[in-house]
Amino acid sequence: MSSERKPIKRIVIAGGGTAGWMVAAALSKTLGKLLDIKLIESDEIGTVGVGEATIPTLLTFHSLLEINEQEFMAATQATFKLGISFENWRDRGQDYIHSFGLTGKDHWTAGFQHFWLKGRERGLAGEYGDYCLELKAAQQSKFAHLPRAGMNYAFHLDATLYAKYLRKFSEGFGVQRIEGKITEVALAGENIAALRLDSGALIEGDLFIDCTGFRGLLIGEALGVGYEDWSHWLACDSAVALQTVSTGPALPYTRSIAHAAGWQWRIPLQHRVGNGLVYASKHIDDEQAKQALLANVEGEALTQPRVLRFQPGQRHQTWRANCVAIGLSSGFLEPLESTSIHLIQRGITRLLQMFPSKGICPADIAEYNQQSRNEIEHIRDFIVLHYHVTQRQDSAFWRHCREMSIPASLRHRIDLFRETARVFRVPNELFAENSWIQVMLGQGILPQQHHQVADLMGDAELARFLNSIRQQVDQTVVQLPAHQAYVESYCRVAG
Ligand SMILES: Cc1cc2nc3c(=O)[nH]c(=O)nc-3n(C[C@H](O)[C@H](O)[C@H](O)COP(=O)(O)OP(=O)(O)OC[C@H]3O[C@@H](n4cnc5c(N)ncnc54)[C@H](O)[C@@H]3O)c2cc1C
Repeated sequence: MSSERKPIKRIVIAGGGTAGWMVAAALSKTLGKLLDIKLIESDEIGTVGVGEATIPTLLTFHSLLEINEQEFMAATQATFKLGISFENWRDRGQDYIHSFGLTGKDHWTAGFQHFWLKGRERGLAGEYGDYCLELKAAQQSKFAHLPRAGMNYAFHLDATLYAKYLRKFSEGFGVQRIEGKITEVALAGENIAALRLDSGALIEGDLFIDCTGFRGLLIGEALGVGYEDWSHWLACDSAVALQTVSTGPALPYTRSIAHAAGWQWRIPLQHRVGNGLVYASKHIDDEQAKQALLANVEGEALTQPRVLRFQPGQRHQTWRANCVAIGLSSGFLEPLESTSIHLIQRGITRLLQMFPSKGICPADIAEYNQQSRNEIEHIRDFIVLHYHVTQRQDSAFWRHCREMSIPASLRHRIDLFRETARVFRVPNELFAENSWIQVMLGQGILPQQHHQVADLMGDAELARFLNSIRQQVDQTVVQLPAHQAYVESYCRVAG
């Protein structure tokens, strides 16, 4: 191990997709003065070219990088996103929105859902979503920035333009981009010593970041770190993607529409719409998937349908020796809750917090890997929830999802909510209580009881409490501008 304890000065990032350029941007902005950072990418290989829906944590990343939001949105043709509309997931013809907002007001002993359940029982409450600003704004296609971060939001963005934007940003902080295909990974003991390019050039480094996408050229192929397969919980392993022209104002939310053997996404950008069908190849073939997508897009196609294959799961280790895998090389669940870019961002933050300036130590590696594992397993459970808790029985795919065994950690959460309406968030978990509640209610779980503290309120008091929240939401939403108009005035792309 002593050979590993050498100061880290030369960073080589392999791959220039969203992951590679996000790593380059964050490292160069924070530690650029101390490091020599090179990024190798191959125009010939290209990027995965999808990954256009984000979650609110991206705002934190941009604020750390001091990125100007208007400039970023104009450069990436971005729109605002307030949540995801899940259509036909619980059953055909039934929809709900998982919004980024908070719903109602909690009491310290019991979350708002307990008061809402009591109100529902007494005929005093509306829909659960009526008490959430972001959800109501999404339904009415409205948006504005509100004082004191009063509206939680994320973005829909063009992934190719985002990488381009971050490239310019990173080069401004001294990152050196090298065009070329990596043909060989040269090892020195258990470490990576250098990457050989097709030009013959040898790029040496102290720390290598594997951002080469699904292939995991460094972490998987060179260092032999295996992959844990989660396809027994996540049956979808393929997607077909297609871009279309916009046919109307951009919605401030992603649409996720369940199909017989998967689901379809619809991501509205300023200049076009991103569409795709995520499916289980065991249940439909590529041609059927393409036809199902083409039959369900609005607007003229701008590209040919493109099939992508993936394996849901994660690397056994995301940091091994002097190589850290970030992005698709480290694992991929599936796009349902738009969590991949978030996981890239978390990998970067963790690396910066544990940056091995004075040399790599095994304790850092172990801590990094444990944190990565906890994080992705939590997100995995949340995604599996959407598939498993469904009333759909109309296809072999949905019957499989209903009947499959699920992780024990998820089983516990579902049982706890079903029996007691309680949800607890463990520190550092991505999805907070309100996300779990919105999805569990949306998928059709109605808790059997509520906390007694809600019974202490008489009908009149409870009605006043619920109505005051709803009125506040309605009064705010009515004053918001249309999302499309807001985007046009805030960050319209010139020309
Ligand atoms: C169908 C689908 C939908 C998705 N939707 C979302 C979403 O809505 N939201 C979200 O957050 N995420 C989404 N993702 C995930 C998201 O696309 C990725 O997390 C993100 O694009 C990062 O990819 P990457 O940079 O790791 O890999 P890639 O984009 O594949 O980039 C790999 C890079 O490595 C380079 N490279 C590879 N091999 C070599 C070599 N030999 N030599 C030199 N360079 C090489 C390539 O040229 C490229 O620059 C989706 C993924 C899929 C498959």
